[in-house]
Amino acid sequence: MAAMRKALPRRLVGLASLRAVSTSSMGTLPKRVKIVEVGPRDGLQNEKNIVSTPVKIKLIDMLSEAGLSVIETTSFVSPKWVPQMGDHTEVLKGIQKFPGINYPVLTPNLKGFEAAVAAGAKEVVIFGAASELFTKKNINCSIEESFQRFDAILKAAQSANISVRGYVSCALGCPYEGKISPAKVAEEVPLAALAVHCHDTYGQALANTLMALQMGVSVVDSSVAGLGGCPYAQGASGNLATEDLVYMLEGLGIHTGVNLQKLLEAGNFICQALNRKTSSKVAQATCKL
Ligand SMILES: CC(C)(COP(=O)([O-])OP(=O)([O-])OC[C@H]1O[C@@H](n2cnc3c(N)ncnc32)[C@H](O)[C@@H]1OP(=O)([O-])[O-])[C@@H](O)C(=O)NCCC(=O)NCCSC(=O)C[C@@](C)(O)CC(=O)[O-]
Repeated sequence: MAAMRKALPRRLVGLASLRAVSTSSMGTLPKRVKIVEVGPRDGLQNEKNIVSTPVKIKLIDMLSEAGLSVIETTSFVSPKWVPQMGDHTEVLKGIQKFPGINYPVLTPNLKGFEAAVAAGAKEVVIFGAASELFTKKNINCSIEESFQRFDAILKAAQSANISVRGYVSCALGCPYEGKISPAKVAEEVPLAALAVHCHDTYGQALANTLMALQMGVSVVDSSVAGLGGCPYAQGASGNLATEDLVYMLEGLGIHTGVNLQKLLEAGNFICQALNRKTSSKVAQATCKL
């Protein structure tokens, strides 16, 4: 799965298949990687118990303190579909807005976009998929209908000077449809505009992320403590843990700007609040020391 920034093409069809990138670029790693922290949204949307608003706000503030430059904060989706994100306005208004940090929020339609902007959002996220079945289960429409919704958001965002990020879920495979043909995922977006977003269902998230970096991607989504999963993606487990990503990148000499110790503290805080074990191997290892 992957994402792209500043998604302004008329139709959301522009995700380059990682498989299609020339192998001649493999082995070259970027000097800097931008991490998009998705735990407060992708992580907490999937928790069985509703997490309290003050806990969400404290988590996001701790992540800001840790030096993450993009923190996906919440979703302006229907609370009937995802009750865990029902406090979106309170969360977005309640967090400390650190200078230089972006706090994007998910918006599935114009209603969500308008509510997000009214709550102070400066960046929104549209989320489509390369799979008809997943699109139907996740946002209750066809891919074609989703383009119409995104068009409306893109036009409104452009006139309000709001940045837009776009997801194309299931770009490399779908939990319902299985394989997705690369031809279905058109290649209209330059590599520099792409990000990679891996869940760790098969324990391959870090390996797949490293491969994407070798192919020229330099923006990576991850989730503190490996929280996550999509309520409408059967069997999807948590995202790649941000702690593990930072540890690997810094070990490779790639700058992230993230303070690992503070990040571990944020992961510890949310795991205690949720009464669950961290999925981050680095957090598990440092706990034993
Ligand atoms: C898109 C809809 C709303 C369509 O849902 P629908 O039921 O077809 O919508 P509707 O237009 O018929 O409206 C139904 C009700 O929802 C309300 N409504 C309508 N829109 C909104 C809104 N924005 N905010 C608040 N309320 C809204 C609307 O007002 C109405 O209220 P009622 O009249 O019944 O009281 C719904 O399917 C939805 O909210 N889906 C979101 C699902 C979701 O959040 N999934 C998780 C995020 S995606 C993900 O995790 C994958 C990702 C991004 O991480 C990448 C990856 O890993 O692949």
